[in-house]
Amino acid sequence: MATSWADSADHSANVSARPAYLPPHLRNRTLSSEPPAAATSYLSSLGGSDRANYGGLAAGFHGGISSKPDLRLQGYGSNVQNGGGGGGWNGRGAGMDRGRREVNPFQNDEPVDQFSHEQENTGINFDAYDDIPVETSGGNVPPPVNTFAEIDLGEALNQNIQRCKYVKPTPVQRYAIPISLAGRDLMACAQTGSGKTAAFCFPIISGIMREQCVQRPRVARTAFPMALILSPTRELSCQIHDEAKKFSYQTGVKVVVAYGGAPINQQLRELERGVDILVATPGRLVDLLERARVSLQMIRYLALDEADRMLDMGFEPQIRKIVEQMDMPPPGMRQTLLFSATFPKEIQGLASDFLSNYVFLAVGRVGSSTDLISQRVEYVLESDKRSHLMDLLHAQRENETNGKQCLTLVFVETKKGADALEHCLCVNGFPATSIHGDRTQQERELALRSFKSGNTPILVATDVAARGLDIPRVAHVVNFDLPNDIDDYVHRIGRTGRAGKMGLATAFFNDSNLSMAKPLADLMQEANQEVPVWLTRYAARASYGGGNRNRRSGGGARYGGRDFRKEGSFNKGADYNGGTGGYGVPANYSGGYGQGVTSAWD
Ligand SMILES: Nc1ncnc2c1ncn2[C@@H]1O[C@H](COP(=O)(O)OP(=O)(O)OP(=O)(O)O)[C@@H](O)[C@H]1O
Repeated sequence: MATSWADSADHSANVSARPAYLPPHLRNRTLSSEPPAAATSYLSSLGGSDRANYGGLAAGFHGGISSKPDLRLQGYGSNVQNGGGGGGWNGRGAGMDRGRREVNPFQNDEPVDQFSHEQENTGINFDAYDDIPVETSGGNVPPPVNTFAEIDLGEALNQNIQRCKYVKPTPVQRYAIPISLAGRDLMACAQTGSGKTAAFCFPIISGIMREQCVQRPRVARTAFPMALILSPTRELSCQIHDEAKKFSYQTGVKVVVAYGGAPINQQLRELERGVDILVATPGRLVDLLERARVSLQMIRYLALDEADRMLDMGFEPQIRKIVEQMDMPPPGMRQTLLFSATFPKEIQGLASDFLSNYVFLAVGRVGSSTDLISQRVEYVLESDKRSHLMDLLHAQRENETNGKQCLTLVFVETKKGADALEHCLCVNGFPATSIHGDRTQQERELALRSFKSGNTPILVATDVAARGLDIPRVAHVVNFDLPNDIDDYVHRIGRTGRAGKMGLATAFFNDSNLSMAKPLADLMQEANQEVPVWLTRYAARASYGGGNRNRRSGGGARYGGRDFRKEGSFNKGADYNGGTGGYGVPANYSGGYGQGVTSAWD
């Protein structure tokens, strides 16, 4: 089995029976169709000497990183690395490991240069965010902070922030943390990769540290968490759990994760040992609630990550069941925090059912985050997609220098398509793995680990990997099959260009993607990207609106978007701050996903 890209390439070269991949310069090939003129010129530039331009972007990716100061080395006291931990405000022990020694979640952190021999993980490039416009609405919005030191998060949490090498808050953290600490409900929209996880975890952990003396019922084998964090996928829940464990190290706050596809008994044992913050996927949580192994009656904090996805058709019934039909305290009696990079106004309407007197926060002017992502769109016929992808990967490999390896995430539409493409790449010498809903959870986790470590630097994925996953070295996202929803595109390309770093996103477009022409052209334009002339023509032709699933018709709702309460469909005479729901949601609204999606995700 190949262990690295180079091994695999060598290996494949020796297997004569295989349909070996031939790089462009070794073959005399013409495309089986004539792409529009603008596309042709770009495509030809990849096959010829201009290919350096393409690789140049990859070089820029690394160059951009290495040219930044190493924020991780700045600030805070030097004794932090050795930890020691301060405990919570009152040295709480109730939620903490219940007799077990707490594992240090920082012990396996990769050294900075393990992978790239450069200062790659230098943290957020704050220059990229300096001019970011922020909109807040709702009554009496608490003011933002500029530093973590200005916020009283508690000593133990502050130490963990230092251990994470977070020198200063990102814009969404600057606003969201004080709003949440003030006890306000929040609907927050901020770009992919801008630090939303910490923005909802810090106030929750800090709040639980303060409320440590709250008595919880003693019911045998039933857990009574104080906070519930819901996310749409197993992998994202695991990631949030890992992050929350770091943030809560030695605070006395106990975090447990529960997700489908993994043995429930192990999760039950963890819950029995005590839980303050439960991170879960909806399906597994419903199971635990129905078995009465979890009660939500002590919930003080409810956070929905990827909240628009969670309230989309696939998940909404389960979320309503969890939040409204079990024993969770109602809005006003708990604090509710909703986060996403996209928030269509229809979904805002649904979300307001769960909120009370909430603040709406939008971080980022139109297209601000995608300035970090170079977006390309190429006209590629279905029949040419595979060979074209291999050309891109080959060019990328040629331009990797000094053993620097960038990770490439390739999105496809179907699970079968993912398997087939993975196979095709592997037999042609491109080490790839895949992640999708038909793979066992073990296989999914293995694939992700293999990708993250660089053993298989190409991951072919369905939308199961589109949201939330934070894999620092993903330099290139390829939309082999474009999604049908522009919000999905935003989340997919957001797997690169994270935390202030540069990234590249390439989309293959052809006549089967007509409905995406206009939203894609609009989005690229707003992000100051070069829109090919042929795409503009397609956009002009495409019928757009009506039954279209791209909810952004009418424009203006990029990334953060606008508070739907300010729009016409919201009845201003009603409870502006109370959010009692039902505002302007079209009766036939069906979201971007069909019924029954949940089981494939959870
Ligand atoms: N204040 C900070 N300083 C430095 N790095 C940070 C800071 N806050 C978060 N990060 C890092 O930024 C990266 C992206 O954060 P996170 O995954 O929370 O983004 P996100 O906004 O939730 O993205 P998505 O919309 O894709 O879910 C993570 O690697 C995280 O560790």
